[in-house]
Amino acid sequence: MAELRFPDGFLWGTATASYQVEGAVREDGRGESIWDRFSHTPGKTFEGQTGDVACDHYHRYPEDVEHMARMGMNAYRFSVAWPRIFPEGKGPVNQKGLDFYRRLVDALQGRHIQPCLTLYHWDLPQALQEKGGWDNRDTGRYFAEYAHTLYQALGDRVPLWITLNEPWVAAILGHAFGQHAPGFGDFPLAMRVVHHLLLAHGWAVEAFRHDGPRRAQIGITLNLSPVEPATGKEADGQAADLADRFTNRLFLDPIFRGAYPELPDLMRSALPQATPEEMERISTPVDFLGVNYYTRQVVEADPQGLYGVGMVPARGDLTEMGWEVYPQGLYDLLIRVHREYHPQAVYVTENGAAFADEIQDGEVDDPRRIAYVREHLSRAHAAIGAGVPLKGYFYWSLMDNFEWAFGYSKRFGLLYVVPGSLERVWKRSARWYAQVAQANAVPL
Ligand SMILES: OC[C@H]1NNC[C@@H](O)[C@@H]1O
Ligand SMILES: [Ca+2]
Repeated sequence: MAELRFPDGFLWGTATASYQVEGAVREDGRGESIWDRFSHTPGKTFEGQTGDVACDHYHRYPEDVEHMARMGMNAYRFSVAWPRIFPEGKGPVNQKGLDFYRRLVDALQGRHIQPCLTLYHWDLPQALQEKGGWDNRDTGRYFAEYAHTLYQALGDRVPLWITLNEPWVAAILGHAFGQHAPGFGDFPLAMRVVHHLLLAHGWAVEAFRHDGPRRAQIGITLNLSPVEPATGKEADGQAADLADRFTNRLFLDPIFRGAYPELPDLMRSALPQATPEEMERISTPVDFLGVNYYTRQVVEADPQGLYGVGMVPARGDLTEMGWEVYPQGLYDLLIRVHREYHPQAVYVTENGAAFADEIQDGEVDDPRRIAYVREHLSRAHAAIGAGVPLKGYFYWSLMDNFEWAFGYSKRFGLLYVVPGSLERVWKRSARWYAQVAQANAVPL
């Protein structure tokens, strides 16, 4: 039977994030996060849904790890909730919070599943937000201390560390568009947050280099998407170039080249004046790049659009998020990042799709998700063949969970989570993905 074999040692995993799956928001000394505050603010999330209970992963993690083991996973990407470790963002460590992640890592190791730990997946302690949040550079210093605390506590048992998840989303959706916590609509603020998040990343990497775990590796996860012009018109090409600078290169260039890309004056002037020393910190070398890929962007010149850029509505095969299913974009993106930024290693730290999954007689048949993953894995395989040092793939997500402002209305999981009981039910895609992981090959 035809199949695409992946390199020996390739990581097959799934990804989650603390606020989206854990619940137990008041348990064992956890402090409030900006997402607790945001989701409890009327009108911010679908039907006012919150992460108060979520998937109750805080208590059900042994069962969830068991599901991963049965799926033949050899890796699992999760995030640590900063407010569990430092309820006020800094100060005395909350040992009970740390103990939860020690238990989780122990359970993973017990089943030979490599932990991939994300330090920040958007749940900033509310106490720090009250001191300015990411608009205050001190927050980045506290982040580096938080990171250092985790290096000490878990460093010898966690091989892969990620500083930030999708800093573009945290900065822009959270501070310019207001769709995410903390919910500001202030573009200059958002650009200051871009710079302060990058500084936080650099400081955390330096702390890792100074006295972090020796054998482990550290990187950052960026949401990246190829940007294509709607037509061959010069104006559309310029719009695509600008959109690429504002979404992809805004982070890729500082991290891998030590300098921001050229930006339009208004955008550029909103960025703090970065000193060469700061750009050195930001571009402290990383061991790998995490790529979160979902879809491509198609743009056109639009005088009404932000900076004259208009997003062309996606057409064709769409997911429940309205995102175009476009597997070729994963290949194009991996090749571009490899050729232009030369990361030592790359992981697809998120790729997945929400579809209108229905449970019937305890079964969830999700052929579109199987097709989605098969097509994207075939492009990942082609990228490896073209020389991209791709070392692993984490499907988003292990299970249906809190999809931010969409609440629980969007199901990305390989495991269906039954509302109320929170019972996990394998979708057909879970069984398909298990075969891929166990064979280290994609059947065609
Ligand atoms: O929208 C799906 C995912 N995208 N990346 C960040 C995750 O937190 C989201 O659930
Ligand atoms: Ca440098």
